[in-house]
Amino acid sequence: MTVLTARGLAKRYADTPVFSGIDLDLAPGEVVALLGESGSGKSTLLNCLAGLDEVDAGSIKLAGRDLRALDDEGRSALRRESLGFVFQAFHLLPHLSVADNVALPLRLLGRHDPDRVAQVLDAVGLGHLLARMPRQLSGGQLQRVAIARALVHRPQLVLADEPTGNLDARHAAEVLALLRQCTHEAGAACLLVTHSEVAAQSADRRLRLDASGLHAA
Ligand SMILES: Nc1ncnc2c1ncn2[C@@H]1O[C@H](COP(=O)(O)OP(=O)(O)OP(=O)(O)O)[C@@H](O)[C@H]1O
Repeated sequence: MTVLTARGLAKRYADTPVFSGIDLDLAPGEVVALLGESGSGKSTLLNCLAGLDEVDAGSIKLAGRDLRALDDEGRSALRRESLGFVFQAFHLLPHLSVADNVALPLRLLGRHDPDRVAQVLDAVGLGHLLARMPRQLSGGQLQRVAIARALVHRPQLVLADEPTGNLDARHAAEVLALLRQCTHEAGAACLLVTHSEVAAQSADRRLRLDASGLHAA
């Protein structure tokens, strides 16, 4: 039983191969660090696993569904239900408060649960900033809002692209502990792109992406 199973993934941009022959299994409750040099294709792989970008070959099974067999609407529905994504650039909506940004994944699923929104914001240490607007937050606080938003709907898979990149050591450790706790508790899987050795060591296992593929690190 896996949350995500990928086989033989290959991706190229025009004449530039990014990766090929990628196999990946993510089990419920595990945090896996994805390492690799800048430009090795980590963000591209995350986007492909999320169905935000298309692979050229291979298969991706997410939460029991064949991602590549779905149309755009089916992929969006699967993403809304099963996926939490922490983007490098946060992607918070500037005209919505912190609480409304975090509530967004629930709203898209037709759910209204302010208690859950307050709970995840408390968990990332921002329970006192619910009414703030994104422009009134520091980079580290924005990152924690983005993480709360990725976790609020209890997704089966959390994809996190450098989630501690803007945080000081203390907040980074808190965020990693939170990702680990939520992942383990919810039986979700978390794939964590990171350049940080500390973040990598906090994961249950480590994988490295390079020109020859994906390997245990
Ligand atoms: N939309 C695109 N069109 C063409 N090439 C792209 C596109 N997006 C990424 N690339 C190229 O694909 C390769 C992989 O990029 P990607 O951003 O996935 O790497 P990364 O490992 O996440 O890097 P970093 O650690 O610096 O974030 C790079 O050579 C990049 O220039």
